[in-house]
Parts: sequence; structure tokens; C-alpha cells
Amino acid sequence: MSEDIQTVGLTEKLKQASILVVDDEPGMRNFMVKTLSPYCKFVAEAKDVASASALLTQNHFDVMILDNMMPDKKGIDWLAEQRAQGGFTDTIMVTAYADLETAIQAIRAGAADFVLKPFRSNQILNAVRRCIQMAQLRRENMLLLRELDTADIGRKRRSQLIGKSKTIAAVRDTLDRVKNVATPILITGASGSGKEVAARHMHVSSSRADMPFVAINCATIPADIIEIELFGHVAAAFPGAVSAREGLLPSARGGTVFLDEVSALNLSAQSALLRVLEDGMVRPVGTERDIQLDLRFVLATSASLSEEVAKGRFREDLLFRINILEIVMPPLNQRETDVIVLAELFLDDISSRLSLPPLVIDPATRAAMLRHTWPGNIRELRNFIERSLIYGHFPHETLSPPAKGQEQIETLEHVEREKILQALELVGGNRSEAARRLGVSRKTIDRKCATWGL
Ligand SMILES: Nc1ncnc2c1ncn2[C@@H]1O[C@H](COP(=O)(O)OP(=O)(O)OP(=O)(O)O)[C@@H](O)[C@H]1O
Repeated sequence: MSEDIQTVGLTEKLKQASILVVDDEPGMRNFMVKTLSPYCKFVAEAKDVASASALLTQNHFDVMILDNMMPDKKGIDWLAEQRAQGGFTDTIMVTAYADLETAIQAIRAGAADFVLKPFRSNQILNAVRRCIQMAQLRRENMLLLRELDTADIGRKRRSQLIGKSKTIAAVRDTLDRVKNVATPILITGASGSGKEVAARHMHVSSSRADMPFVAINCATIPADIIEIELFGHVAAAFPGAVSAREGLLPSARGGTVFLDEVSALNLSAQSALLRVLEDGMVRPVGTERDIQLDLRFVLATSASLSEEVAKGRFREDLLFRINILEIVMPPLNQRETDVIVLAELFLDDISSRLSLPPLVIDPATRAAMLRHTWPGNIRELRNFIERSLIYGHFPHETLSPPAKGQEQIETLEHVEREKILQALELVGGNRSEAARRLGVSRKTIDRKCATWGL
């Protein structure tokens, strides 16, 4: 990498940084203060560890540059003491003697970097910049973890395939049976039917639960970079790239990879994926070296893969490799009263997340929700609940009746259910009135409603 100060890209962060220089040689201190001052907010200096300690108690410093050979104490020993007392300023050790023992001691004492005397101005500037970048990454990481923790309820929900219906219970049983086998799983089903939730559900109950779950939506990554994203690359693979990057698959090692909308992969990425599925080998772009990976694959699609094969857009051998174990996610309208169970959960979650007053599902809304076909499945239900909480009431008008032109022969039981629910919705959930209008007894309505979980 060039050492020209202009090319190191000194960030805004450096301009905000406060630096403490600790060195007993006045000439050295002067050189560092002069080098750093134009680029940093504030540079203080100390001629020994006693005055450095005093400065550290009075001010916050982002980075400390510490000479190891000080008259009163070795810099490394003093740094170790500082750490033991809770001082965590990122420290760059400066030394004239580059022996391995000193380097090991510096790392153990908690030094972030190590610079050899004599050094040029850009070397010390680069070291400070690296330190600040690392500190920023650590802080961002800590905040992200905290955010994930506070969103824990949402995260748990996304890892639990909730529902009391027979269809969902059957899916849960299958997931439980296959959770620890190495064979790839193919999850099919309409958009929003919970394919990713099912994959997470299986991962958290599998032996890989403590390892990463990496969800990748193949449809949202541009085709020309998908292989780089999945498999990683070395710097030499691209003229403009400054460094190599680990791919998403290697970063999930030991865990589960969820490849959503797998039909969106281009043919070349499909060939590479087939290799990974067959022998567990990943080859980063630009290398001749294969890396062996232990990964569990779950693939999902809302498109029909056999139709994609027929159109020449999906490799037939890949389809054979991935559809050994297929799990079909039932649409929401085939999950009995799960729509109500899920709606109640979403009402709870969303009202507390958005600090909106809670809503209770009244009988007419229940009937309307059970009757609606939910073409957008659970995602549509979630959006409906969020909209309702914002409006402060359930907007029935957005629950349209089934689209015309899609008529099919329905069972009598289904037609009866539709009609009774429609009647209940129209009369605001009043069962006696619905019974009167339908020409049946109130008892019949009660009995039917009980079997539908109303
Ligand atoms: N059983 C469930 N319990 C709780 N939430 C669910 C359940 N199923 C789905 N959801 C929620 O519904 C939404 C859609 O689910 P998910 O993303 O898993 O669907 P999908 O089938 O993978 O969709 P797509 O094909 O569009 O990617 C998410 O907000 C998810 O949290």
C-alpha cells in the first residue's frame, strides 16, 4: 500500500480525535505533535508516565502513543497497570528495539499497534488512523449487538414457526425430523408464507444453533457480483480492489446458509453452487485454491424450479441435487385460525415497538380476517395489522373479497364457511342476526363458529 498521506484517506474521524504522546525525549515529542496536530483535533504531550496518568484522568484520549523506554518505568509495564485499573485508551507502542519478546509483551499488555523507531511521519499517522478505525468498528459492533438484543422479541418470533393449524404442525414435525441431517433442504411456497421463518426455526433447534445463520436473498444481489458475494475474492481478482474479501458462504462456516429465491442465481453461480453442494468446496474468485466448508444449506423459492428448468434458466442437475427434501409452506388461508393467532402476536409486537395504543380484534374483524384470502400471506397480515394500529381501527375495506375470474370448485364446507363468515362480518359479528339472515338457528352458527375457533 502506498504510504503517501494523501492516499491513506484520513477520515473525518481523525479530525475529531484527541491524541496523547508519552515520550521522555523532547525532540521526539515535538516531532509527533507537529506531525499529528494538523490532522487531529487535539494533541497533548507527557514527558513521563506520572504526568501521562494525570492527563488521562482529566481528559479523554482516543489514542495514546507510548514510548517503551521511559526513565521512571517501562512503557509496557505502565500500560499493563493502566489496563488493570480500567484505562482502555487505544495505545500504539513505540520502541527502538524490535525483539520478539517485547512485541509479545506489548500485545499482552493490550497495545493496539507497534511502531519501530526511527519512523516517518506517515507511518505514525497510518498507525493512528488504523487505531481509530478499529475503535470505531468495535463501537459499531457493540451497538449493533445491543440493538439485536433489544430487538430480541422480534428475533425470537422470526425463529419460531408459530401456528396451531394441522398444516403448520406438520411442517414443524418435518423440520424437526430433518434438522440435523446434512442433506440440503428446499423450501417452496408463495412469497410471505414464512419460508425464512421455517429455515430459522430449523436452525435454532439444530445442533448448529450456536453457529451463524446467514440469509442471502439471491434476487437482490446484482448478477455480476453474486459469485464474489457468495464465494469471496482475492485482491488481485479486481484492478480496483484494495483488499481480499471473505465471501458470505465462508463466513457462515459451521452454520446454516439460507439461499432465498435461488432461481435468481445466474447459470455460472448455479454451477459453482452445485460444486459446493456436492463436495463442500468453495473457490474464492481469482484463486485456484478450494476451501473445504462445513455448511448446512437451506434453499427457498417462490417460483417453480421445474418451470425454470424447462425455460433453460435453471440447471436440471442442481434441481436434482436440491429437491431431495422439499418442504412446502402452506399459504396463510390454509392454516385454519392461525391468521388470528398471528394477528394477535403482531398486534402485541407492533403496538409495543411503535408505542401505539393496542387494538382488540372484534368479532366482525375476526370473520373478515378468516374470510380474506391473504394473497400476500403473513407479510400482508403483518402490514394489515401495522396499518390498523396506525389508523386506530381495522380497515375492513382493505380486505377485499377473492378476485373475480379465479373461481374454482369449492367444497360445500368451504362455501358454507365463506357465507357464514361473510354474514357475520356484514352484521358486525352479531350471531343471532347472522342466523336470522341466513335462515338457520343461532345454535347452528355457534356450533360452526366453535369448529372454526371463533
Ligand atoms: N409462523 C410465523 N410466525 C411468526 N411470524 C411469521 C411466521 N411466518 C412468517 N412470519 C413473518 O411474515 C413475514 C414473511 O415471512 P418470511 O420472510 O419468512 O417469508 P418468505 O416466504 O421467506 O417470503 P419471501 O419469499 O418473500 O422471501 C416476516 O415478517 C416474518 O417474520
